[in-house]
Amino acid sequence: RKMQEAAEHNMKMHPMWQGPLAVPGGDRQSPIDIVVRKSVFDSQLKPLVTDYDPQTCQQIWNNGYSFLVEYDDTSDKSTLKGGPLQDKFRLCQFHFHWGESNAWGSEHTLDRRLFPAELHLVHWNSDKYSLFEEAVMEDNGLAVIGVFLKVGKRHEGLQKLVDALPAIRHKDSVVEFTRFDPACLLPSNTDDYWTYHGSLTTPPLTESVTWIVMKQHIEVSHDQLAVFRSLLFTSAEEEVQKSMVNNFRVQQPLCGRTVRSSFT
Ligand SMILES: CC#CCNS(=O)(=O)c1cc(S(N)(=O)=O)ccc1C(=O)O
Ligand SMILES: [Zn+2]
Repeated sequence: RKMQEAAEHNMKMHPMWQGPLAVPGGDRQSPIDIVVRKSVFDSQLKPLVTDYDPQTCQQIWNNGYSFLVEYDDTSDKSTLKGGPLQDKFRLCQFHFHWGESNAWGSEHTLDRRLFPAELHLVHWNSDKYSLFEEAVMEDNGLAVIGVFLKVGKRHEGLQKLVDALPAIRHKDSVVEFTRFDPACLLPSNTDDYWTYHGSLTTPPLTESVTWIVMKQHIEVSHDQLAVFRSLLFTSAEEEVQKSMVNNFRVQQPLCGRTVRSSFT
């Protein structure tokens, strides 16, 4: 009930979350609940091939919904291919979604199970398009890897990112952030995943995403997640400061889509 109230509160409070509950006529919206026993094994699905160059990491900023770590995507230096994908995709940013408590926060769910947070690595199809802005409008334009976070042992690789967050507490703050290898945030097993065709979970909610949701989660410590919650939705000038928490969209109807699995 508390999660529902938190999500409803967000609908009211933040323009972003007041965005359409579902895009009118949208029949492939995200996130969704992944009903594990209804996912269909597809032996044609290949292992993911990520090739990330930490030198392409540029900055970290608070965009008023989440914090984004942005990469130089002007050449094919940090790429994703394989898995369900026919083309090569360029990493442009990664970000997270989380709750005010460890009881909820993820966007996707597994058999309705909520996780405290979810990582999204956003890539665009550089074989077919020359800019992110073009790709984001096309149905094979984007590929987003989703990784569930659980609270447990401290994630050593994440700490460099956590240490940068106090500098971007307020909306629209940005700091230089370099030499961060996003591969350190992937689980050890990236061969097992679910994949389905969906959308961005934030405006413009365009139905251009091939979602690749990892079966294996990563662990972060309670204290690391608490620093996420110290961020603010609001800019420094605003008199009322609002904690950046519960920045997730509620699950959307499957509308007959099939979720495929790369594993049995
Ligand atoms: C035009 C346009 C756009 C959306 N940008 S994004 O794809 O990087 C993105 C994607 C997602 S998600 N949750 O769909 O991966 C969330 C947030 C963002 C963002 O810019 O803030
Ligand atoms: Zn996201």
